[in-house]
Amino acid sequence: APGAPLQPLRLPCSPSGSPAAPGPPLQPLRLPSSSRDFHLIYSLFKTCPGRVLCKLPCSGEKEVDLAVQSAKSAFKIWSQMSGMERCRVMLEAARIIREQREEIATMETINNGKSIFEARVDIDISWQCLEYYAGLAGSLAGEHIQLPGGSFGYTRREPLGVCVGIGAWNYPFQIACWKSGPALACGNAMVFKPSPFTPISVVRLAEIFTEAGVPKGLFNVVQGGAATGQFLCQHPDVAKISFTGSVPTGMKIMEMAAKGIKPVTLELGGKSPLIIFSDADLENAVKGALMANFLTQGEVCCNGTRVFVERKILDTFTKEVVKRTQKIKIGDPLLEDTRMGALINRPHLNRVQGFIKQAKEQGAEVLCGGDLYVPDDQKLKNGYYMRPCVLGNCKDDMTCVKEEIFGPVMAILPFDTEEEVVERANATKFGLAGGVFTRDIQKAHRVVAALKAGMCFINNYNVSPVELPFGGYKSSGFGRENGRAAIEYYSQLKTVCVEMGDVESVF
Ligand SMILES: NC(=O)C1=CN([C@@H]2O[C@H](COP(=O)(O)OP(=O)(O)OC[C@H]3O[C@@H](n4cnc5c(N)ncnc54)[C@H](O)[C@@H]3O)[C@@H](O)[C@H]2O)C=CC1
Ligand SMILES: C[N+](C)(C)CCCC(=O)O
Repeated sequence: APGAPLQPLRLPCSPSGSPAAPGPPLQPLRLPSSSRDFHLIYSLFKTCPGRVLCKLPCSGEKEVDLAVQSAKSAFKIWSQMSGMERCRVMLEAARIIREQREEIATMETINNGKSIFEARVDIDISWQCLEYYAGLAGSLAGEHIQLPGGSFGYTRREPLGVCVGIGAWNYPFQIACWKSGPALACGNAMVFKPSPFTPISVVRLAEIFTEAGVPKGLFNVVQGGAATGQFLCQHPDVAKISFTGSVPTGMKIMEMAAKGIKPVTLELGGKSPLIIFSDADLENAVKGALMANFLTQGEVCCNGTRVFVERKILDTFTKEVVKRTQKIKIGDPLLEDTRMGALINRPHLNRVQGFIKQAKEQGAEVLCGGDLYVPDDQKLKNGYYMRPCVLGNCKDDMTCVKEEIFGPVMAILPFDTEEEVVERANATKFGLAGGVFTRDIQKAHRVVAALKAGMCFINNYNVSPVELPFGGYKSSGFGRENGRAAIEYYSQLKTVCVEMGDVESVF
């Protein structure tokens, strides 16, 4: 009922995989697997945001095994199809997503809390990803290598088998497409586990793949937290793990993969630098800084949260950034003009607020935001909203500058020279992204070449064309998603050596 205390999405097991506190008995599985169910969930959300949308039992060892076995059967069929045949099915999946963009974006907004405006962009990136890899599927090829005496060798690019995808909660649908796109194009099957905080939209993706014509079981979804993830990673029939999430979990995944000699892709956290030189186009630099910090309530791994500003323009830049940040429309994410929705859950909101409190204690100045936002709409008053925050007077050794906050908190740091800023920008355990704003093209390329980060932007930030590889250096992980590069991580190379003469034996 309106006004009742809001609850986070309740799942029968906690995100860490430990059993849930005793509560009402679990409901039978009620996945939002058809449009009809979807509308039911939607209407619940509209009247009571923050309330339970559905209850999903965690997949245990048995369900994980069933999912892997069914993916294995589908793999036999899919991997034997030609690239062009796979291309057609994937194009159909992309077409369905494009056609149902509005419905899926709405579902994603409900799933995650991000604005519908942004969710639409996520869905566009998702179908573009499938379309891109559909295109590549038909052109996957090996090499032909001439050897002496007419002998020759050739290489075949072969799929790995059943791949596992484990996703974070910030881009649920998009992460699933970034993983399944290249995986399926290469002829693999995939079992995907979304974050227990955002379990819904990936189920729709599985339905779409089926509607598009993939063999049944080729893309399976299992639900749950750490325990379910572990069953997946330790399953002997799983050939590869692609993980998006935090550094501590990434380490555990790598350990499990090591025990089974399984390749892994790790897309982990970041604390990326954005460098604004005084010769930059100020209007674009300010827009870039906002793009680098406030998409999806700041819950973006590659955000440029350390904004280094050349001292000459510090005041002008800061004033403008603060002015624009204060204008960001926060509130009901389903409203057309909302640009910042709700954070993922109460504990995360508290954590973000904790970082801001600590920043103040350590001497940073809150230039705007950082407090809770209470929408006028009574039904939303207990939602997990906060005002986007800009911190001034920051120093490199402050916690807010060193640790990933994963919320709408920008730290502004002045600098004086190029050499100094490059050194400070690289002084982090992370290396996911980095950006530079300047009109000097030599300086722009020199600085990005010196940045120890996998994804660098010049005069923009957080755009994500699917054609470009994405992934981290250092503790931000390894392996790449998007672009041709991802093919390397979802296929293996077989070399065939062909003798055209006689065997010259040494014996
Ligand atoms: N580099 C990238 O592309 C991205 C990185 N991230 C990072 O993810 C973090 C936030 O996402 P969270 O969902 O909170 O991360 P998380 O690491 O807590 O969870 C990620 C996924 O791993 C699963 N998981 C947890 N413990 C596991 C275990 N022991 N074995 C197998 N699976 C397990 C979770 O259920 C979830 O599906 C941030 O640090 C952020 O930087 C988020 C999005 C993109
Ligand atoms: C789409 N983009 C570039 C804003 C973010 C993608 C990485 C992530 O999943 O956090």
